Amino acid sequence: MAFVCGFSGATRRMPAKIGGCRSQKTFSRDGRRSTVKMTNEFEDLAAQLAEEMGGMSPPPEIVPGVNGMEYVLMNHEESGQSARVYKYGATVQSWTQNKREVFFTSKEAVFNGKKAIRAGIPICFPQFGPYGDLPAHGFARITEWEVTALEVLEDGSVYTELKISNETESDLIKSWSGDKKWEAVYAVTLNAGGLETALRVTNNGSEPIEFTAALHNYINCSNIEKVRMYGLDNSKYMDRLDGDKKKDEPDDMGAGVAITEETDRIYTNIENEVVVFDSAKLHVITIKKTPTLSDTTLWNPFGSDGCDAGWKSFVCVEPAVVSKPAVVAPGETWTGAQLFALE
Ligand SMILES: O=P(O)(O)OC[C@H]1O[C@@H](O)[C@H](O)[C@@H](O)[C@@H]1O
Repeated sequence: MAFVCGFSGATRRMPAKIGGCRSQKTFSRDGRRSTVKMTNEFEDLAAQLAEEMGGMSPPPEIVPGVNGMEYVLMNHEESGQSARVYKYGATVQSWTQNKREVFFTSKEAVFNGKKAIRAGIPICFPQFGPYGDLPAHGFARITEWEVTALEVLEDGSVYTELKISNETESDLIKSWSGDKKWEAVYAVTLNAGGLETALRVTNNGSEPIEFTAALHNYINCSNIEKVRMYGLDNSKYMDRLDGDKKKDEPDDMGAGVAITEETDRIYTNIENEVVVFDSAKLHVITIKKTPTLSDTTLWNPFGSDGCDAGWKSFVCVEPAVVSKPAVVAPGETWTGAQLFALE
């Protein structure tokens, strides 16, 4: 059965063997599957062919990263994009387009398989922030995910899929799951439009499952003072620094929302895309999202006590489902996806 990606609509094909093994790949040819033993000669020929065809992307591969922690390396040749997805937390740590990095990696980031990696896109699931009994932001970002697909799709998109479920070895998962049967799949795609990440939560049990979640994007910026967010005005937000009081974000008259002090907000019912404009880097970063992620959080600690020393260099803009938790009925799948484009 062909699987259709969230935004791109591309179908899956050409699965490559999981596990970083380069010696054997499966290709779909004339509708048939054949397993080919990859020799060096074959690889050379394939590389030459790809070059002649104008940059066909290689399948993603698993490689060792910081402290030997494994990540998936993805390259989309035509558009000059590259991404790194750590298996720990399914954390998209880096995304570059023509060598321009979009995400922040903290100098204080810890790569030890115990603490969330403060970089890129940690996943907050099944709990955003402190709203529940789990540690802040839940267990997804502090769990080793299983890689379940490394593929080049029919339309040339480069695709990685990772999974956790109620069966994943983890005390936190065991305690949250109880009798719940569920799986969470995270799909990361690079295509001509940019980077897409989609969290899909399937309820395989007999009772509804409720959760909150966010894609905790750490966006790299030249200096927080040079950054403006567009698409958040004329809306309401919960001010997390003022007892979650509901407040109005007025019309910004085209000036965008600036960060001039410690800011921690959950904008509710943001339907449109949010644009982050960095006037020093001249980066225009557009984040589109599915309506299932109806909230958008905006966070910068602005030098507050104990915060990351690199606070001037990031802003967090996070598509989220928090103000009204998601509920997934038995047998159903909930999908929350975002699409990043860099201009
Ligand atoms: O756990 P991290 O990566 O340091 O992020 C913490 C922050 O995450 C943000 O999403 C929250 O809005 C903040 O309240 C919180 O402080």
